Amino acid sequence: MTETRLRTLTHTLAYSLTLLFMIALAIQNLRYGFYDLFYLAMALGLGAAGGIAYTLVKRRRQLMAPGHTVLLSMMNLLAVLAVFASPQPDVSHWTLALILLNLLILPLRTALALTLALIACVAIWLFMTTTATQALVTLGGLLLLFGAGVFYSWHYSNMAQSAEDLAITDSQTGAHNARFLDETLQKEISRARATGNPLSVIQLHVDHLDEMTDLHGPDRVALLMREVTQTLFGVIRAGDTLYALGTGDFFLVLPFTPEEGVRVMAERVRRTLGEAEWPVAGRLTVSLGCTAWATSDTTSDHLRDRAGAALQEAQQRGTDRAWFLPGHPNAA
Ligand SMILES: Nc1nc2c(ncn2[C@@H]2O[C@H](COP(=O)(O)OP(=O)(O)OP(=O)(O)O)[C@@H](O)[C@H]2O)c(=O)[nH]1
Repeated sequence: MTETRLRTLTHTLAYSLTLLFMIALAIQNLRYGFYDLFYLAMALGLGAAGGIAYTLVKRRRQLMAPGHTVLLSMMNLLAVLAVFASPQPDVSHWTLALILLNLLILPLRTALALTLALIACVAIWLFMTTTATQALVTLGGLLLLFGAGVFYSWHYSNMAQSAEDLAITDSQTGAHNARFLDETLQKEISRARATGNPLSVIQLHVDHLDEMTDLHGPDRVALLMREVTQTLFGVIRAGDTLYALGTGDFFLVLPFTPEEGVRVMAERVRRTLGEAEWPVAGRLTVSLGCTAWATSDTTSDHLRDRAGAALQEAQQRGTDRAWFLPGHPNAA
């Protein structure tokens, strides 16, 4: 199940349960003649129904649905009004549903802020209207639920983050994977087109890889590639991204970097890798193909193909060098 689907399901379930809870509260208060509370429960029920509708409308963009924050802020406010409007202390259990809703639906920080504000209001009201012991018991229950909700929410966002990291990371080297390269490069091209900022790329190949594999075996070469990746991470600056395309093949996306910059960068990478002492191979050399974005480059393939052609040129000219191929600014 995709994350968006899971969120849509969780949100719909949470709002639906709240709706049922509020209908039950509304009926109970109507029977006892507490009309203020009846109307407040109805308003909260309407809020929950609105939440279901909003969740379904936004089902494809659940991660970018700011309406939940607005809706839940209003519902929390209504719950506080219900608590302060009530003649009975046990109305504090109205907030149970809101605590769960906040933590299941909102981003963790927003949920924490809103829920703590809600619990603080209820605590003030409890200490004003009941004995200290009863207030502490009720508060203890609310905090227990709060703790469980925070744990779930934190655990869930951690799991989602690690799943996302796994999907875009090359397990052998720890660099980003090739699938993520096209996505990022396309975004960077759109950004360069919109802002006019320069963008460059480098394709890098470790020279004589086949001989190295024959000599040391694939496992030790894989270990070496991990070391190369770590060294490359140390050379690039924040905002640059590194991708592993296959054993010995890497790609660098360098935003805000013009032609002169990518030449400096390629030479720096070549020298850094060439001068290092490596655990498996002792010494190694690399060939680099560089290019800079031109207005005719509309897709990631344009830049990847040109960087690949520049790399071939560097290899044909004897390896251990960088080669730059310019784009064609006026081409269609
Ligand atoms: N993307 C990227 N470009 C780099 C990096 N290092 C150098 N460059 C490019 O090469 C140019 C010259 O870099 P340097 O020789 O370090 O000179 P600098 O004046 O210290 O460069 P700045 O970092 O821009 O202050 C920079 O302006 C960048 O365009 C890097 O790590 N990443």
